[in-house]
Amino acid sequence: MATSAQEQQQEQQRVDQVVAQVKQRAQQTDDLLAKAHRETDVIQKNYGDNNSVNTFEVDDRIETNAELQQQKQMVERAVESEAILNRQVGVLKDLGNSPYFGRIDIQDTPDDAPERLYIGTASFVDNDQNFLVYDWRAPISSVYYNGTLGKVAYQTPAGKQTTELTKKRQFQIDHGEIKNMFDTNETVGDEILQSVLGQQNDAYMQNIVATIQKEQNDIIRDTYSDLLVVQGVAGSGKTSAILQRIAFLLYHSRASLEADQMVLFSPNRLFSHYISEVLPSLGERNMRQVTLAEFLSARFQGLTVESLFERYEQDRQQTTAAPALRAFQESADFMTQVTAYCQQLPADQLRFTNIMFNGEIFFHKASIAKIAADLPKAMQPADRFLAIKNTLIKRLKHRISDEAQSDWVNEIIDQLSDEAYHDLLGKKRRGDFQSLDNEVFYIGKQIITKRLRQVYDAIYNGYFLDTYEQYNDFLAQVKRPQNIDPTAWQTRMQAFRTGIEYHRIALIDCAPLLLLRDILTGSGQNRRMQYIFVDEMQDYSLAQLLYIKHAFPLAKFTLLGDSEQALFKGIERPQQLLERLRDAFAVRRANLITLNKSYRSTKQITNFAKALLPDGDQIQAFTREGDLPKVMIRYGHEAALNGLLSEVNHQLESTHTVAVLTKDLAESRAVYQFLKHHTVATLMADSDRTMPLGVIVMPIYLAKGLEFDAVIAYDVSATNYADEADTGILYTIASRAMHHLTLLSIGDASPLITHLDPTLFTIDHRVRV
Ligand SMILES: Nc1ncnc2c1ncn2[C@@H]1O[C@H](COP(=O)(O)OP(=O)(O)OP(=O)(O)O)[C@@H](O)[C@H]1O
Repeated sequence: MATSAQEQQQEQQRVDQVVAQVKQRAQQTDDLLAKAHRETDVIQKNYGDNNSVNTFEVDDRIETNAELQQQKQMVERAVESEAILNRQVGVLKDLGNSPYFGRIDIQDTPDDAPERLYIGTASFVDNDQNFLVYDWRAPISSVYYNGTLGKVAYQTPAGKQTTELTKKRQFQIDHGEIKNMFDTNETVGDEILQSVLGQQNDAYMQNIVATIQKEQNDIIRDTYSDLLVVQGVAGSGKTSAILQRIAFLLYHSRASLEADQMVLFSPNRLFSHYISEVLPSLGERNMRQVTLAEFLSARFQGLTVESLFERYEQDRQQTTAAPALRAFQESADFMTQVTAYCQQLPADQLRFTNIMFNGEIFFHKASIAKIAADLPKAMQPADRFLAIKNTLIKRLKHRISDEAQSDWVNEIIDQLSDEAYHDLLGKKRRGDFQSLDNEVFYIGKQIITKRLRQVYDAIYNGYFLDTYEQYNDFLAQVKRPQNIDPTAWQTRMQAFRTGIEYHRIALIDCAPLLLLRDILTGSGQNRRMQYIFVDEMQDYSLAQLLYIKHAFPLAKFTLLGDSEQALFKGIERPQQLLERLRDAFAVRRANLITLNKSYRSTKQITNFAKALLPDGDQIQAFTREGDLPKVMIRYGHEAALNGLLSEVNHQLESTHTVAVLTKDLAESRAVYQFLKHHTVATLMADSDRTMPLGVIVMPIYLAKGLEFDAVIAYDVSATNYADEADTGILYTIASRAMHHLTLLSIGDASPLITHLDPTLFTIDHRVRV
């Protein structure tokens, strides 16, 4: 509802007053920052000077070390306080530009005076401690997002409160000026959202705090669930919701939660870059981000881990992929079998390997097996492993003591320089020993310990267990479902062994193998992480999700995805998915939220994309108008590529980035080879972290989670998209477009498109000549 000119004038006056105060505070903070910066410089310079003191004399060095530690801590503290001030300056700068976006008028009881609260990206308190702006995450601010006028409730640390909401007003303020102002009874009215969505560009994702929708708000403010599952259609704000949720949780649990105790599993590195500005724009530090490939590679050092994309490419070439086999290995049952196998594995079936030193056996696997066999049978696997480790370390120490007195060691000691001798003494002083023999013995042990460091590390890291052989044993005894025949299973096992020989591991083996290794060795779990977020969860197998759960046992999980965008597997109903996950995760407090409204694309693009899906009816388009998607049909490759070029040029007239999305890498390469001779084009790779301007070409799996002003889907022909199996891919491509969507077909278009209602798109058809 529009507001009167007089009201707007009054509101503008208030904006002016607040902005003036914010600017004054910004100036003070700037001064503080400059002062802090000078201090950091002095401390750092001091540290540098001390760091280069003469450390020739050993005693000096010890003192210098302690002093340096202290100096280092001072530097760290100074840098940290400077960083805090820096963040404050950033926040105040943003508030100076746009101090708030919402206002709510509330009245707790008829006898109370009505209150007028303004809501912005951060709180601002004047010198008399009056809140001129409330942080969007404050308990009372939830009323802005959740409530329609009338009686409303909100959660506070002290429990549920109620109040009467008498007015809800939205603002768009830029450079301290109100551009738009509406009163609304809706959650957050469409007018402002229209305007925000119309302006979006695609270089970085923006924060959405001014226009969070009710269901999104439920995701953001859920502090109750151990497992929160979000099924949201393409462009419904799942990723946005995660990021604002992280900002909310950081605010909510300020004292007990740090940004680095949250991990977001993101679909690719480009995506990580794309979302990297959202949290800083809210004055928060970014959480950790990792792709599944990075997470697994870090845990399989020395092996090349197959990536999801490699597997996708491979699957597309092999028509003989064995879905039953995959379904089995990716299931919760498979992981349960791993756990059961490890729990009951008798000591004599543990697969040990020799510990080597300089090409010779240092500890023989038979002697390690003997240690294991002598331990009590009822020991838990991890305890047993620890006991073996401790025994080996004890034996290593014996060997070190024995060796320390040998002649060759004594000869080395005789030839040591004074400095080398002092180095080996470390913190000990000469007078600390009862006799010279004792001192020499000590030095001898130090020499051997250094030499045998590699053996110690091998024991410490548990390398004496051959986890690959063990996993192979597990595979050999696993209970398979009826539909997997023994030959297929033998071939699969052989593929695993050959992979290991060549230092490669297939994605399908990663989660179960890691679980097996972690259980048997009692390692691999991180108890510091409090929240794990998995975006695009439809591309994860249940086995992978369960392993991630195992790796972060104390974390709460938020899993977000869209089963319609599954590039790798079939579609699953949300409720069914939740039940499956709840059972597998064994959590008490699970919650499912579904998002059906799509904000990314124009109404025309969303309507086209949803029509591709057999059950797309539930998807609602946001009312933002644009052109109908265009299907370009060209016969022959040359005509198609020329058509592509003219379309690219046409789109570039009105936008900075045009994405040409293909089904796989081979197509992307071919398109790029052509385009690069005619325009500024970039072929995106798995390793890319930033997105250039101009034309970018990439296979769809690299564009997961991203969005572009203009998208051209390359070759949507009947040959390339023959049947329903490709629906998810086509839908994902179409739903990346915000404003313009073109679908180029070489030859007749796919039946997935020709079966659609013809009013949903236009056709540009050049007939065969
Ligand atoms: N409440 C909102 N206010 C403003 N913009 C919004 C809102 N919700 C979503 N958007 C915008 O819609 C677009 C899609 O959001 P987002 O990428 O979070 O969706 P998604 O569900 O993760 O999509 P996908 O599954 O297709 O990758 C983004 O540009 C986002 O900024």
